[in-house]
Amino acid sequence: MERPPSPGWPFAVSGGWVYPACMSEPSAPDVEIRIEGLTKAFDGHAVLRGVDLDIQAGAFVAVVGGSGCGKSVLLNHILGLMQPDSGRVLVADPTVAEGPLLDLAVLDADRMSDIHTHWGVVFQRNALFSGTVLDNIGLWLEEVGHLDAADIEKMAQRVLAAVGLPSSADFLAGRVEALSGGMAKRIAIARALAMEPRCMFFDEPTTGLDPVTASQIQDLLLSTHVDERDGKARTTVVVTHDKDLLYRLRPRVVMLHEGRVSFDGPFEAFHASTSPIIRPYFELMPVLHQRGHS
Ligand SMILES: Nc1ncnc2c1ncn2[C@@H]1O[C@H](COP(=O)(O)OP(=O)(O)OP(=O)(O)O)[C@@H](O)[C@H]1O
Repeated sequence: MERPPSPGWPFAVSGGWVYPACMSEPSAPDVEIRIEGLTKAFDGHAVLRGVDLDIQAGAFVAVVGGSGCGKSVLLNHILGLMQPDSGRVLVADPTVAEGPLLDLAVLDADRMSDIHTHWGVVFQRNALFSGTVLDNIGLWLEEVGHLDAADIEKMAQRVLAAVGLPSSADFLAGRVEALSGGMAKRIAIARALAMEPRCMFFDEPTTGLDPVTASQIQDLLLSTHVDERDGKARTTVVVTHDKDLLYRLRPRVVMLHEGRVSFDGPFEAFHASTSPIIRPYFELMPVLHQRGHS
C-alpha cells in the first residue's frame, strides 16, 4: 500500500489530556461551533472581515457565497487548519457532554488531533490516497482506532453499505484510482463515516459531478446527517455552490458577502429574499457552478 505523503486529515492519538482553565469557555449546551469576530487577510487583502456565527449541535448548514468570498477559508478556520488574524473559533468538547466550549487557538496539537477524530471531513477532491478501497477506509481505523483487520473489514462493509456501495471482498480490494468521480466521493464519505464522527464537513461535495450523481450525493448528505446507530442528528456543514442541493435539502443557509455573514436563516427565507445581495446571487448560482468547472 502506498501511504499518503501527508494524510488528508491529520488524525493522531491523544493521550489523557487535562486542559487548563484558560482554554475553556462558559458552557453552551447546544452550540457545536461558535465563531466570534473572525478576520483573515492574505497579502493585505481582507477576506473575512468579522464573521460571527453559531452552529448548533445537530444542525445542517450550507455555507454559500460568490466565488472567492471566503467559504473555504472559513471552513479551514473551523477545522483548525488556518489561524485567525483576530477573533476566535470555539467548538464543543467531544469528550464532555455539555461541557465548556474550547478555543481552537489555545489547543495543543494532541488535543486538536483528538477533536479531529470526532469530525469527518470530505474534501473537494476527496483526498483519497493511492491504494485499495479498504486501505483508504481502514488507515485511520487502524492507526487511530487500533482496530484489528477483522473489525476494520466489518466497519468498511458497514460504511460502504451506508453510502450505497458494494461491500464484497472484490470491491474492498479494488483500487480507488479506477473509480468514477461519484464513487470516489462515496468512498471519501464512507471513510469519514468510519470514524463515527459527531460532525461532518463537506467542501463542495457535488462540484464536478453530473446532475444525476450530484443528486445522489445530495441525498447521501442527508442520510449521513443522521447517525444510524442512535438516530441522532450529527452536525453537518456543507460549503457549496450547488443551488440544486439547496432546493433538495432545504438547509439553514449562511451566506458570506464582503467578508461577513450577510444572511443566516432557513432556505425558504433565503429563497424568498428580495435582498439586492441575495437575489442576483441566487439567480446566478447555476451559472457560477458551471463557470467554475467548464
Ligand atoms: N492560503 C492562501 N493564501 C493566500 N490567499 C488565499 C489563501 N487561501 C485563500 N486565499 C484567498 O482568499 C480568498 C477566498 O478564498 P476561498 O477559497 O475561501 O473562496 P471561496 O469562497 O471558497 O471560493 P470558491 O467558491 O471559488 O471556491 C481568495 O481570494 C483566495 O485567493
